[in-house]
Amino acid sequence: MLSSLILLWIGFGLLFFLFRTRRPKNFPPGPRPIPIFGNLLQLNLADLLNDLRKAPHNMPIHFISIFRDKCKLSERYGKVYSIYIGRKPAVVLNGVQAMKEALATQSLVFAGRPQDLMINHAGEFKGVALTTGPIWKEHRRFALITLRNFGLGKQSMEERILGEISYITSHLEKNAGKAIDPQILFHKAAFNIICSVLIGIRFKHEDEFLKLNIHYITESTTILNGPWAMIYDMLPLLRHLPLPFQKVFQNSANMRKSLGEQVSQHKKTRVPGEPRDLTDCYLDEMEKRGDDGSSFSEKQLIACLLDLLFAGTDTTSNTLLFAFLHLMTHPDVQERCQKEIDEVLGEKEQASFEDRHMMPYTQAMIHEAQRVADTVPLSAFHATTKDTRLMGYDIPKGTLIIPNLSSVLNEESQWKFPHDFNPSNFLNDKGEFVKPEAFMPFSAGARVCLGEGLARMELFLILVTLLRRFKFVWPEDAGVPDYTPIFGITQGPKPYRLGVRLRDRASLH
Ligand code: HEM
Repeated sequence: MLSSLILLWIGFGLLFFLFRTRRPKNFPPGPRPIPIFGNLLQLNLADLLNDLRKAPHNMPIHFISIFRDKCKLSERYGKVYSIYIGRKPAVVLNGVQAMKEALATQSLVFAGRPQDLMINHAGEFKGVALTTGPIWKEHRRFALITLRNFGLGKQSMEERILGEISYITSHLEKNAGKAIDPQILFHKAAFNIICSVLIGIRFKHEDEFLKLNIHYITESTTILNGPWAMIYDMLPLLRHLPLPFQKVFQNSANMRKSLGEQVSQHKKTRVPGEPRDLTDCYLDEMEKRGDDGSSFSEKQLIACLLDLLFAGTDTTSNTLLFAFLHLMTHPDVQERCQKEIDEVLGEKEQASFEDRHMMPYTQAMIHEAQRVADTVPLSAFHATTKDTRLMGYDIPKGTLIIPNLSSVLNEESQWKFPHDFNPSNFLNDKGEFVKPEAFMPFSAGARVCLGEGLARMELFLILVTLLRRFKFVWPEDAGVPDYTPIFGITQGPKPYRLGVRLRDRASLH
């Protein structure tokens, strides 16, 4: 009996020895990892129990919450520290200085992407958001130029956004005096705007295709945040089993199929040189390049469309959801924006993006909403493209990098009111709009959000148009507002109801 126990202990000891993880020399410090799991269990335990206790039964336990700096690791180990995800070392960047030194000063060195996570497999190593090297560079450049040039097309980006806003407005008008669920409304609007830019189509809000695709996006994001993705990443042997993570692959395949049909349709109806949308632009570009060995292909086009749909839906709509939550519960801020909007727009029928320059307070409110929304708290994970040095530490090529954007948006030394919703964070003494360098909701450097321009235009036009027409009130029976986000790759507020009132017409002019 004793000898079997001793043998068992020796066995365990050997296993620990074989699977132990050691930080490379002069690597950023961090908590001691345990074999196989790394730091996942240590870091996650408090959150996991908390989540289990608090979350409704259908809410996933978010994998991503592991990395939130609840354990105050940056206080113990500094602004650049490391943790182990299983056997994989990852460097976490905290605060504006580390973020700038890595993502801006060494932009291309920190612009890689990890290549062996579930999200990469779901993306089939194509598209723009998860690729690296020439494929990424060529497609990022193409997408940036095309999105920028939409102002020159037949229907400008602004017209597309204003078109979609008219549907939100009419929905709110029908529901004036009531409290509605804004969640799906903003998701549909954001999805439609991006669809109109990519494939020239807007869907009716009742359309089954629209609903199904939003379901695919939210379900996949939830699984990618959850414990199943963690299991997929840590235990490759299980990857082919029929476990819940297979849903992500099915959803992507379904979306790829319907986007493929859209591309075929475009090929039949397009007039070369007269693009209606990004898909037409891509097909023109493919024709122009011919067989020059570039990475442009139909499969790549579909992957890019998928990336842009995923990246452009949840992010914008979750930011809007946070903005309206804060506007309802800060009526003074709402009224001050409305006063400014009324004065600047006067008799003008519609707002235009140019008007922002005359609306410092509203601009400050929108930026503050983005700051507190903290929509993509840990950005997308990066990887180093060569051996490098950061703040005195050596970081080898291929290291997983986690930019903790949340730490910058809430950094106490950078903001006048780091813990409140207060537009003064973006106003100087003269009441002018200023953007502090710690404003990084779109990340920074070579990988900075590709849709930043579109997102900023959407946020401005939607918020200004709706604030001009409606007053938003916190429903009397809604209890105390809860600003705690639901963690995720993109995070949003807990479900709430939006009280809608038509503004007094006399105050409109
Ligand atoms: C408020 C809305 C948005 C926020 C807060 C946001 C934020 C971000 C962040 C933090 C990243 C990761 C950057 C990095 O890797 O460091 C990102 C990447 C990206 N975003 Fe956005 N985003 C928003 C809207 C959009 C929209 C509307 C689009 C679509 C046009 C879009 C397309 C992308 C793409 C394609 C990438 C990957 C870029 C690359 O890897 O080179 N985003 N975004």
